[in-house]
Amino acid sequence: MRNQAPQYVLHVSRFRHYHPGHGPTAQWENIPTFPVKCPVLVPKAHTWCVRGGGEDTGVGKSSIVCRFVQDHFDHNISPTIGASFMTKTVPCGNELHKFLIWDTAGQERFHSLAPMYYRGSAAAVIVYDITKQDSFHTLKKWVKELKEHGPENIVMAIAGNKCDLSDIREVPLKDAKEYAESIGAIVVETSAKNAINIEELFQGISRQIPPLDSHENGNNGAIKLGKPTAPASRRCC
Ligand SMILES: Nc1nc2c(ncn2[C@@H]2O[C@H](COP(=O)(O)OP(=O)(O)OP(=O)(O)O)[C@@H](O)[C@H]2O)c(=O)[nH]1
Repeated sequence: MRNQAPQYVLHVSRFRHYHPGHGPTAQWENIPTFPVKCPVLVPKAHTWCVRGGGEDTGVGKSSIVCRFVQDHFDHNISPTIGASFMTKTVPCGNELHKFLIWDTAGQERFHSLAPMYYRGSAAAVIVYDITKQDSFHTLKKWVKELKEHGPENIVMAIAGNKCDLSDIREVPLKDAKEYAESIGAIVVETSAKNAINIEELFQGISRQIPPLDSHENGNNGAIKLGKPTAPASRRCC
């Protein structure tokens, strides 16, 4: 039986580290090397990879993360099992923003795990495939779930991925924009394959997430570690 079209969600937390008076390059070495709020790092030995059967194509969540974090695209990327975790720190004005990204599996059998990941998240990227109308319908179900069960002020961003295939598009950009406006979400069409609008997507999120409280950021650059918020399961990228 074919699984429901994968559709879901990259959960984004962010660590903000202030170094006023220094340029981004000078600040780079001061980046904390461990995550805050999601300090569950998966030992490599627990990583496992599964080759996709070719039937369940995916909307491109993992590909978006791989493009953002590693500037890499893999045509033969494997379906996500459970969730995978990656981080990336980017300069943003006078600050460094560290993204802690949970990439959750789109397959229906992993649906029940999703709350563990979005509960502690500052933002969610909900991905659909512009060539698959079904994936846009499924996206709306995820928005509903996030509104009902997600954090109160979670920033939502909608990514219409595979815009390099716009000649076979099924979802007009206008529909996505109207829907995003109705729920107050960011919307952008992306191509992980051709590196279109991936940086812009995460920059947009970064601008919308409110500053952390000073006590969350620690004093004098000290870092407060949070409790683990999600189980550890990961696949190769
Ligand atoms: N043409 C095109 N193909 C893409 C793009 N992004 C991803 N793909 C392809 O779409 C397929 C699925 O990509 P994934 O990144 O694994 O999708 P996913 O949503 O993470 O899938 P699950 O892990 O099963 O939830 C792969 O064959 C990718 O190569 C894109 O921007 N353009």
